[in-house]
Amino acid sequence: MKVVKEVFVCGGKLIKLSHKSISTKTSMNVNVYLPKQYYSQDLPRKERIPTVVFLSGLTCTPDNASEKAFWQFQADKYGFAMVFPDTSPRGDEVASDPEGSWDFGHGAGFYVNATQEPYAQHYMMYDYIHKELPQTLDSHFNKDGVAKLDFQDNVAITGHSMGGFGALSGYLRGYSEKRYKSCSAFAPIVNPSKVPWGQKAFKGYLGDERAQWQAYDPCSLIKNVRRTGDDKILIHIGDADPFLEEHLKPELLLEAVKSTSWQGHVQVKKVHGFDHSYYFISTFVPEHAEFHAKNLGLI
Ligand SMILES: CCCC(=O)Oc1ccc([N+](=O)[O-])cc1
Repeated sequence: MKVVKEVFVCGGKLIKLSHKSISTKTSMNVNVYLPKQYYSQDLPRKERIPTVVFLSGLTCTPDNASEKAFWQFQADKYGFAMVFPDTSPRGDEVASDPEGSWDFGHGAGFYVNATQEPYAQHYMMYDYIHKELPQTLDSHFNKDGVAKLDFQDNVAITGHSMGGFGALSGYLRGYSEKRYKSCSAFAPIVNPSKVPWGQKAFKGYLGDERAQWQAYDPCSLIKNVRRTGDDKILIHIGDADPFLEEHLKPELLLEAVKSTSWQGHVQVKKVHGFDHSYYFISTFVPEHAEFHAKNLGLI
């Protein structure tokens, strides 16, 4: 891992990194915010700082959320680190949308492992996000026997739009092994198999076989995952979001959880007047931060 830049922000630092990924066979960029507690002498030696992973939406790089979501204030308030990964592999050697559209290919990896060529060469975003990246960050930051940051055990996941889908999908797929302690989403695509952008991505990355799609689709996964403990999922969505009716359809998730162990434990908060932008995300980040801080045992 190479540190590209360190930026002072709030009481901590945003570390911009790049590294060679085994999963994507490309160089990947990732931003990590280390909160003020990381730099404090008072941190009890045995307690590691938990992390919240934010998966961004279509077209985004690690910088969009780092600059516009205002997570850093909340990370300092509760004492968690933030991880902002990229949304796809990139580079001249990485196939993208044949028509050059922004909803597939570069910046639109949909956080799945592609099985279809030419995408299967590089678009292994599920393995990258949920397996390789946490291990790589752990090795980089927790050197010399001093483990101050927890990238693998006490971790929450959230995301926006395509990234909200990625968060829900990763949380539910890893649920039996308690991969993530907490999950939330901002304007997520909840049922990609049923909406145009999801269908385009799944067809391109996973092929025509619908059974492969179900293995990533939150509305299918949640029916087969038995909820335990006090787990809840928190979702915000703006009623002025231009993608609401065609691509997001949060009512499909509420329909899917009916008569399951999740009924009443998936909270979809439709908020008046908000659109799909980072103005919307940053407004509700404090509520999501508090939700994750509780689930990570910070409050
Ligand atoms: C259904 C929407 C899929 C998606 O990820 O859309 C996005 C559109 C715009 C942005 N953005 O401007 O950051 C992000 C996601």
